Amino acid sequence: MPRTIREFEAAARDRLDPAHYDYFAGGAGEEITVRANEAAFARLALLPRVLRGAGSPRIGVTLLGSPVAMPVLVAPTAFHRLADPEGERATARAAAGAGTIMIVSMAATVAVEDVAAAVPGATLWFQLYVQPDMAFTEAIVRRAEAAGCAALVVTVDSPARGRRDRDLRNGFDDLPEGMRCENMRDGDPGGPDGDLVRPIVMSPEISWEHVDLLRRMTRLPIVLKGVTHPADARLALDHGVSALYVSNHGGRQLDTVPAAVDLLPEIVAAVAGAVPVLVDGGIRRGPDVVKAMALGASAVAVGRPVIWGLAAGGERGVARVLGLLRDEVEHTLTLCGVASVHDLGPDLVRPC
Ligand SMILES: Cc1cc2nc3c(=O)[nH]c(=O)nc-3n(C[C@H](O)[C@H](O)[C@H](O)COP(=O)(O)O)c2cc1C
Ligand SMILES: O=C(O)C(=O)c1ccccc1
Repeated sequence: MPRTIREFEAAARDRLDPAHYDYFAGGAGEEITVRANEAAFARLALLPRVLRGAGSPRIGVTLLGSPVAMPVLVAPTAFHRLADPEGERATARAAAGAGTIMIVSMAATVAVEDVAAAVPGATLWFQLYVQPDMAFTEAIVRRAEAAGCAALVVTVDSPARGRRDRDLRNGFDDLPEGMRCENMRDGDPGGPDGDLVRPIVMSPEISWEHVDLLRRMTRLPIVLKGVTHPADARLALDHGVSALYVSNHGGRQLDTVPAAVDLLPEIVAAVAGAVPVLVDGGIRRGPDVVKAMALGASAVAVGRPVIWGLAAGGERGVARVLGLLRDEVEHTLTLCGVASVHDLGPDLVRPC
């Protein structure tokens, strides 16, 4: 079994179809933002405190009313069956076993109802791309509600699909035979094309009005994913979102967006404690989690590390990836002299 996320990536690369590896690993354009996400963590130093008698660190947090055993969530990622035949079911079981939340992608290859059925009692959130057909969008929201999802994560960094050179070069633009985006079924077996699977539409027409529509449509808390500009963070608060999720989509949308962790301080300042702030992008080690939380994140999420675990070892692989991160977060806090993730502050972090 690999012992680091880097080793998991190497193992996953060995197992995956090269075009699928490129799809998972790659990003937009020159992949400047993909690299920046990890590099930014390396440019932040941790400044430990000593003799604090902190004992064993506590790393549990509560997010939107749900307790989580570790402050590392599973970011929404598409197409898990490309990595493992059990697909999103395997990921969900591992996340539930680790006591954390899986954010199920709208582009999942297992239907959200089937993911939920695989992990009774676990907390799932559902990620949504608002579709121009609001009746269809509402149907998806109702499915997520009925499946028991506890929050709606609305991704807003994708008014168009990112241009990913690796995918263009490999000609990767669709799932292989036998795999579908199961959350995109039309639900009308008697329709002209049977139970049609709709394509996911990225629409530049989506605006704050759609956020307002969603707020009226559902009682689920809304998490806005993909906010990078502090002005948008303030607007999001005006529009009643329950949490902000700072993300550049792992560098897969607009290339040359700043590293996710470098965006945090301004967004955290703009939000001023009104709602929790989540972040993802480039988190590979315990110290990365601690740095993000010291800079004001309530929790973080990981995308590719989960895919590498899934491709390398299925459910057990994902469990191991999450377990590695949990152990490293605890160890890092111990060495920082910090008793609880709630005690972290920006004084622990320095540029280097
Ligand atoms: C293969 C892949 C598929 C993704 N699919 C989605 C998706 O369906 N919806 C979404 O909001 N974000 C999606 N993302 C972005 C992730 O949620 C997350 O922002 C990103 O992976 C974080 O960066 P990391 O991979 O460095 O942890 C995807 C990312 C990857 C790598
Ligand atoms: O690949 C992605 O990053 C992604 O967000 C996505 C969106 C729609 C369908 C498949 C993947």
